[in-house]
Amino acid sequence: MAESVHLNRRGVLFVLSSPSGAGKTTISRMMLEADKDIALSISATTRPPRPGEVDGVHYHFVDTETFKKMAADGEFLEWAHVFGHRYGTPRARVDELLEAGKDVLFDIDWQGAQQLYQEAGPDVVRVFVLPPTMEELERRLRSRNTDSDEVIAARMERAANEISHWDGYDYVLINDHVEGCFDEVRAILRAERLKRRRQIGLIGFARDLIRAVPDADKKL
Ligand SMILES: Nc1nc2c(ncn2[C@@H]2O[C@H](COP(=O)(O)OP(=O)(O)O)[C@@H](O)[C@H]2O)c(=O)[nH]1
Ligand SMILES: Nc1ncnc2c1ncn2[C@@H]1O[C@H](COP(=O)(O)OP(=O)(O)O)[C@@H](O)[C@H]1O
Repeated sequence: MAESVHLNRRGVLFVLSSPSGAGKTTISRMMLEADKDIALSISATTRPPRPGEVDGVHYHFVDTETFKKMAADGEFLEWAHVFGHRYGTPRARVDELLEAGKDVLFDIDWQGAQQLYQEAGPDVVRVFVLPPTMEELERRLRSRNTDSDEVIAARMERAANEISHWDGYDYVLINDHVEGCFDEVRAILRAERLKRRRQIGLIGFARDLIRAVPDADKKL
């Protein structure tokens, strides 16, 4: 039997953004569960943890001074102000994951998506998740039971702004039924992994196939 062929490939930097409550955390968790070749970039944030959130798993929860120092020391690939708090992507983990041959999943806002794209252009895939309606978005924010009325009102206000950046993304999905949306996200990742430019050694591989046919290259 012929040996199976394996080409290495460049890692995908897979960004999921959405207005708060549209479902990106839910989809991210499903994705990480289903696919061992992608791992989460764990952001640092100055916002306090929600019930059930674990330091170092969902976020690195840091105080403002620590965050500022990390930013000044160049530890972030990107960072931004969101809802009155600072959020940033530590560079070291992303480098480590890529080095280990993993794809990296980013749950970051449009500002982060933009900065990451400026840093790593062709390696970045940007997916934006929309809610089916604004009423449903508010219902989901309430059903999460984690935020006060005031915080929910602020998130709804910001949602309109976040949505206005939809056209800065490569793919835009509507999270009506979560399973359907999750399938679409997986299909995007699967196809992006197969992109020609990510396959390392493809040029040599194709050349060797052609050369294996005597005199074939003379006729091309
Ligand atoms: N730019 C940037 N945005 C982030 C980062 N981490 C989280 N965010 C975004 O900050 C926003 C608020 O996140 P969070 O407080 O967890 O609430 P959520 O909207 O319910 O997920 C979301 O839009 C996240 O995608 C980061 O490292 N950089
Ligand atoms: N397609 C969906 N239908 C109904 N509820 C959903 C759907 N997707 C997510 N949810 C629920 O909506 C709430 C907000 O989702 P979450 O993933 O935390 O959003 P985000 O990370 O975008 O703020 C959660 O309670 C989640 O279980």
